Amino acid sequence: MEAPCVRVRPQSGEETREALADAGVLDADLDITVDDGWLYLPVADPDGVPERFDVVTHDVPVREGQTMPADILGFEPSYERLGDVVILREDDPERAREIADAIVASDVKARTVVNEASKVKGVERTRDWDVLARADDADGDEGDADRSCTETVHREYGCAFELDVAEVYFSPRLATERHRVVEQVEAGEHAFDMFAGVGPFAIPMAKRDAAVVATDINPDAVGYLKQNARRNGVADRVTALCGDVRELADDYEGWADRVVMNLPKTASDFLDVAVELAGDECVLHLYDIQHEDDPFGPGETAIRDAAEPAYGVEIETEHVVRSYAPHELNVCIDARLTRL
Ligand SMILES: C[S@@+](CC[C@H](N)C(=O)[O-])C[C@H]1O[C@@H](n2cnc3c(N)ncnc32)[C@H](O)[C@@H]1O
Repeated sequence: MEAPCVRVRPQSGEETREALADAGVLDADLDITVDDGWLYLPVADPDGVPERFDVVTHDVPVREGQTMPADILGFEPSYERLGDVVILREDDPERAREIADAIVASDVKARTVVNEASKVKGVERTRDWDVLARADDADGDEGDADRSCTETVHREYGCAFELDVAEVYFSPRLATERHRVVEQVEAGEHAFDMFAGVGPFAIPMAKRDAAVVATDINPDAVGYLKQNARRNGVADRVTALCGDVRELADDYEGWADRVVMNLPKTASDFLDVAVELAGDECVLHLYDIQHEDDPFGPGETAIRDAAEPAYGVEIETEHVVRSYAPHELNVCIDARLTRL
């Protein structure tokens, strides 16, 4: 099952296990696992993990003796974890209810179980959820009574993101893609995240010592973004602004070495803004949804139309992030603009 884990090289395994045991944060219900040259040590309390360790979400086996939802249901249900909120994507409400009950009755640690009740919608890209189970009801924990049952803290590549799944967009499935972009960031560069959400690009970019400006039109997302910048110790390097990026960008004309444009389907409409932000040399990361027959052509043409002839355009990478719908792909184009 997916769980927060400390990720280290095997040679530091024993020393790390002892440090985590001393801190009282190891998850005794899950087994330590090795994958692709890394050791994953599951932790029950990610907030208590000493700062020097990287906390990531990873698939780890359950220790024998634990009851899992599949043991109760007789089939393996599909679910995702966002912090301690468990997400189902079931069309059939009865099946969703059955799975939620099994999750609550199992040894999976879940505060809330929700089922998708709409597609992402509106300019803020949020969705409706049916809340099927909440631990606060069962344990009468008054400390949590004021907190929305859909609010949680999710961990990704050593950063912690507080968010409310009902108020903001966040997809844990994009973790690897975000990490791919973040790894390109160099200390001291100026990075502008146009559609920042709660900060899953902006905050790790700031952790690599970039100066980051992050904008979002959703006030709840910007509230969490500011909080997450503080939580991850990068508030001094993240300027979080709420509003339409088209109106906020004027103050940053010619400022950016890198622009992240993660608003699939409509990001291309903002390429003129990205070019306005670009300095003499600037990398754009343009996310797009296109038909599988020509996934990159329209985005590439749109970038050239917006940037040439003021800039030379070099396409550095084009790749499929994931499939989005039948015959439709979510893609990313990385393009380097050089002022001519
Ligand atoms: C697909 S989400 C991406 C969020 C974040 N980058 C992530 O990976 O989780 C797109 C975000 O763009 C924001 N947005 C939409 N239109 C905007 C605009 N014109 N200016 C600024 N933000 C906008 C939405 O509120 C939403 O949070």
